[in-house]
Amino acid sequence: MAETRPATPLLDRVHSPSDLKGLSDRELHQLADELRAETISAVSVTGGHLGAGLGVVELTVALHAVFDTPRDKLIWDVSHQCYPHKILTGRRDRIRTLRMEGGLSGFTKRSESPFDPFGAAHSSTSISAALGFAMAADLGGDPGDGIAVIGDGSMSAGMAFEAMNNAGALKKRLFVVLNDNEMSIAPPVGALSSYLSRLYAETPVQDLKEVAKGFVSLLPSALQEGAKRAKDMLKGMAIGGTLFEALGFTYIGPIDGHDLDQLLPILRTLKARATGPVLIHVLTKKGKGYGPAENSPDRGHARAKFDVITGEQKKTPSNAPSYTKVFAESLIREAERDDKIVGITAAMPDGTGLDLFARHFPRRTFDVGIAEQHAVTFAAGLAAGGMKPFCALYSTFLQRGYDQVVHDVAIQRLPVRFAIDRAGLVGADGATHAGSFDIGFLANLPGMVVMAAADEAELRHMVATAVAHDEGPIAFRFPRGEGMGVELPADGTPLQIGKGRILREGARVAILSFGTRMAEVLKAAESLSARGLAPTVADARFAKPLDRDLILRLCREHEALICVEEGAVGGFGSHVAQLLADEGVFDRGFKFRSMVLPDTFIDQASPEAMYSIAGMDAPQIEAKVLNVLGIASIPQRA
Ligand SMILES: Cc1ncc(C[n+]2csc(CCOP(=O)(O)OP(=O)(O)O)c2C)c(N)n1
Ligand SMILES: CC(=O)[C@@H](O)[C@H](O)COP(=O)(O)O
Ligand SMILES: [Mg+2]
Repeated sequence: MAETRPATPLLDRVHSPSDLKGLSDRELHQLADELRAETISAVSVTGGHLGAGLGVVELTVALHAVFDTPRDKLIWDVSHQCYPHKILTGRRDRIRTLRMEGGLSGFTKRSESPFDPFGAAHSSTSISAALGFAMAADLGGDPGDGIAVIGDGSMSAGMAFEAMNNAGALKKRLFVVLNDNEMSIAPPVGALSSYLSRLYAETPVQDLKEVAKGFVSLLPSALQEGAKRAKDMLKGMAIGGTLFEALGFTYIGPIDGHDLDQLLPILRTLKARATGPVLIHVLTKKGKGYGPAENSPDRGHARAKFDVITGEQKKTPSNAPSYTKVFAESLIREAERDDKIVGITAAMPDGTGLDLFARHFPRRTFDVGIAEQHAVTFAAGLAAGGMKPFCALYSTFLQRGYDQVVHDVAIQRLPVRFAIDRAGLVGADGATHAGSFDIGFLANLPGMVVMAAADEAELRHMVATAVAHDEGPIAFRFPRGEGMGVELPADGTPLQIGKGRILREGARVAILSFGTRMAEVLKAAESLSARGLAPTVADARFAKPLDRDLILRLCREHEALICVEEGAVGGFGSHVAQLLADEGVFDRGFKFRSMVLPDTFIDQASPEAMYSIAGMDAPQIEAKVLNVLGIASIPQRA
């Protein structure tokens, strides 16, 4: 069905936030309605993060109408809610390319627009960055205010509190808008969430007269009526926020974040008057104004392309279960036999499959909120206490917990099991979410076992291997998306630690794959075999410890060895190269190549396109085989 574009007469006149300055408050209301309709329409054709953006439409209009962006630095935390902001900041003409190859990023990005002063996609960085901008302005750098917009889920992470602690001490003018929609991706968890709920459920704890005092006279006469309303409201509203005040912030709120009649005068007042750090607590609804989003359990957090009228998503049917599901089901089976197994997620129960685990074992599932560092050390504590913790994290978010992996897990040789989802290139989320580095940053740790599944059956065995491995930490990685459709064993069988396997015996060249590039390796091998050059194909299974016997045998029996992995340089291939160097294999002129992700951040595209860009699809593996053997080309056999 062809997309029907909403009528947006006012939005059509807005090409930059400066165009908002000439609009009346009444027109800003209309603009917000049109912006919401345009956001829904755009995401219906691109897919992407819908609910968060719909929840901040009025806030986006108000912030751009009141502040002087891009001079003032508006920083969206995570930035999955930035689509309305992109529409207002000169990118409307490309909004229907969101998250596509060559199109707009789904997140804020410095290289995309001066209105994106700071890139984001991982949570809870906005207050630190805004404070940095504020201090830079104070020290003679770029002038302008620092404004962070951060969600209630992201506010619970340690970094947000580290930043507030610092901001409160520096006492510089800084605006933090806490966008409280009582949602993370899943319903929010933790004591901070309960605290925020109490803030607007309980009686006022402090009066805002000081903030309200005198601000009417500061505003241009045309705005004074709205300002008077805000003053009355400020005096009467429930206010509190002792936690934020203890951290040195002036707390304003809670405010209805969909009511421009409140937002505009309060922001105008604060812009005119604030001298130190201010926290503006706004209440919003994720998915606001679009029924199918508002009424769905995740409030429309992320959507495939959809029909605007019905909200029905246009998903391509899957042929195989996702790796995530196979992981979750494998862990459930293991946990039925072993009551020491527990699962930990950092605010991603659905994404990691731990929502399924939780249905079977609610007391053995822990959603710790957006707190990857804590998740790792919490798992270390559980392991030290005799449990078998499976810390299920996306590769990219595990980066947050690296010191904890080293200091709390590896050095103490604690048997924490890391289930690393979204390993390798992930597609539409782009470079910020690529799981490129975990092989490198885990395999260099003494005592760490690092596995990668070649297919979903292997993943099942690796879960069993991790359950059985009590001697120290162990990690297994698997990608986003569906498996290869191979037959799944009912139960996993523990693998022998540090042992790979040969899948195809061939000659001259051996390809040693680590992870799910195996499918492309096998395609390349098939094609080469059809032309009379059958390579040996082996599955390394382990990057740490390496299967030395297998690797050295492959070197003895072939002219060349090619390693393939879905990770950056410094990972599996580098460890193999180190082994070959140490063993003197290169001294006798042995040919070796390592196919890794290129030394660049790859922008969003489909995962297949990203791997082609990375030079890691079947034709490029084939070409590498010919190249290493010094063969220009071989014809197809008749
Ligand atoms: C460090 C990190 N961990 C996990 C995520 C995945 N993630 C993206 S958005 C989100 C929920 C954020 O909730 P909130 O800040 O309240 O924003 P909302 O979606 O409700 O607007 C999570 C967990 C992330 N982006 N960064
Ligand atoms: C913004 C964010 O970090 C998440 O919403 C992420 O986009 C989820 O990715 P998956 O779709 O792979 O679960
Ligand atoms: Mg939220």
